[in-house]
Amino acid sequence: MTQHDHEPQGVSRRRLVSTVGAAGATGMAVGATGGAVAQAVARTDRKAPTPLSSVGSTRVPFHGKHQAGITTPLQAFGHLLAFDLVSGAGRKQAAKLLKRWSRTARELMAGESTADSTGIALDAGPSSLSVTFGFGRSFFSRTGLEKERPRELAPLPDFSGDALDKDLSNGDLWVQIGCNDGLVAFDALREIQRQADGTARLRWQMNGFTRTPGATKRPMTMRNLMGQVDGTNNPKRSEEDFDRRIFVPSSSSPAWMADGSYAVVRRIRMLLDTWDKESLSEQEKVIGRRKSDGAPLTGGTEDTDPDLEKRDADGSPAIAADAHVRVTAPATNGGAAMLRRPFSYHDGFRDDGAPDAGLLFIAWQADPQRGFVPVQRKLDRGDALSRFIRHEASGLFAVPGGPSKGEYVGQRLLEG
Ligand SMILES: C=CC1=C(C)c2cc3[nH]c(cc4nc(cc5[nH]c(cc1n2)c(C)c5CCC(=O)O)C(CCC(=O)O)=C4C)c(C)c3C=C
Ligand SMILES: [Fe+2]
Repeated sequence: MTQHDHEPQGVSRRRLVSTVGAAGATGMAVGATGGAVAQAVARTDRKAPTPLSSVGSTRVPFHGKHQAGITTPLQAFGHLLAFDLVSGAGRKQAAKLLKRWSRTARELMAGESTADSTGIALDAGPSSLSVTFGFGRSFFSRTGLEKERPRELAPLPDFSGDALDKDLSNGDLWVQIGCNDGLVAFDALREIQRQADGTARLRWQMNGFTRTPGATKRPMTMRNLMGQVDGTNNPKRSEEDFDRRIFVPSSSSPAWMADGSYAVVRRIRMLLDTWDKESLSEQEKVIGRRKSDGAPLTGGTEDTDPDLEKRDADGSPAIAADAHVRVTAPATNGGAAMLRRPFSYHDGFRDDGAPDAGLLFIAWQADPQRGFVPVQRKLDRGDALSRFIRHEASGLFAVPGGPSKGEYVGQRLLEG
């Protein structure tokens, strides 16, 4: 999905009318206050204010071939949640939960208020909210659905550089929330978490962020907390093999994963105190690209392909043998590719004063054994970046295709 796939809409009347509905449903603004809200609607409608920007009114479709939140342009705020089914909850309870979650996601993404609305998001439009649902390996044994478990959900191998916290890894169910407004994002998070009550318990939560849309003078690839331009060489939707690399084919096995994708989630802490002490040229050598504009060290602009054959006057490779872009390039990995759609995170400072900050790395692919795994194996053996990062949590989730109208996410698995 490109920016053009979004549907900027007029904000005022529909949103305000649904706001009144929300007030009524939650019992917040009935009677005299309800009348005041209705008058405010009428007044605001007459004036037809011009929105400051289309950020609030931009809507991401819930229904479609693929779930939202995969090719949706990255939003400013992200929440990642993993849940485990409580003891006694099985397939039937999971189906009910996915049905509830899907209805809520559809309503909130459309900018409508829900029956359970708390009013947190009252004045804002959907702000490109997307809610994406996935299933972890353990879900299938908990629900007696082992026969439907895709082979692609085989546990990720152990990597020598891993320092994984098991409590912050994996989980039965995974939810990714993305939104360009922090309050709308929290509203969705809160509703999802409340609706799980009695069926699934929160296992872990991670909160991330990136750039606010419109913060730069022109549309640009985002920067991570090391200051690098990050995302340049992602597969592009216009490329002929994009769908084949990122999405499970429509005629796949198991059939319920048709048009779905697999998400590898890694919480990667950046050792920023160490990184920030390196000189600019050392930092650029580590990646193989310029920090200022993301252009490869072999010249050109951000969009120029790195020339991995080029040598400096002294005969050494212009992009170092262990530079991150060389080690990860599809050309050096038998074509292995993934769509990286990460959020940055900052969870305060550690006891030693170092920032507890880094990347919530999320990689999408049709098959993690042909995407993330071979590339991470290679990074584990010799990536200049590994001195500056720690993989602290990991998850792998099967994300089914998008629901059609009247369907809930995962219905083909849970009722198939
Ligand atoms: C296993 C896959 C990858 C992990 C883990 C990973 C971590 C990681 N990467 C950066 C910063 C950058 N990565 C860049 C490129 C890049 N990274 C991967 C894969 C992993 N990165 C790939 C496949 C690529 C593209 C390679 C190519 O085709 O050229 C870049 C360069 C700009 C870009 O193309 O995005 C940066 C910068 C960090 C900070 C990080 C862990 C914290
Ligand atoms: Fe990378």
